[in-house]
Amino acid sequence: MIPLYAYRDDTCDPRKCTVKKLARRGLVRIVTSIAKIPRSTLLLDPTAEQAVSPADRNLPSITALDCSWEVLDTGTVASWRNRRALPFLVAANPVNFGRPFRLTSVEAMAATLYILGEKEQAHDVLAPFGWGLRFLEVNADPLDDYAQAKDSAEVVALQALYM
Ligand SMILES: C[S@@+](CC[C@H](N)C(=O)[O-])C[C@H]1O[C@@H](n2cnc3c(N)ncnc32)[C@H](O)[C@@H]1O
Repeated sequence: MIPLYAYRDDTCDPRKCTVKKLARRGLVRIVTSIAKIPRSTLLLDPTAEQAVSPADRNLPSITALDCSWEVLDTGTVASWRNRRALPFLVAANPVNFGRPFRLTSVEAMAATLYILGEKEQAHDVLAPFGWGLRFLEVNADPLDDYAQAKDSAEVVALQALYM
């Protein structure tokens, strides 16, 4: 099991916030200041140059930046060394259903867990959401391909099959 963290700045709608629901179940630990994000974590940053890949299995935790998309400023975490973007996957949440790359925090964490080989934990974090397990169904083929890749370069090459 890989520890999960989320940085929350309270800019997203608390009624729709996926991280708050996970935190209530003890599945994610919330940090409220950038300085408290673990320095060695796999930081989920959609603007990162490297993609999540099985080569990241040695990283000790996963952290999402749980802010509103409108205010997300990844410049504030530019000095974190393990920033990673997810490859092509489509959202299954009701707000952005079918939209590629723009995932909720729980979808992003579940996809990362799956690619790192933690399939059961990916299932467990999505299970509390009515639409959650649909994310694994609609992305089954790319997720399985990415989980068998060697590194970021191979993941990036594979995503071309789905775009
Ligand atoms: C911008 S927040 C929006 C949170 C949303 N309101 C919720 O309740 O889940 C989503 C976060 O998930 C992660 N994420 C989403 N899509 C991603 C992608 N394509 N690559 C990397 N991280 C991603 C990032 O940490 C991003 O900041």
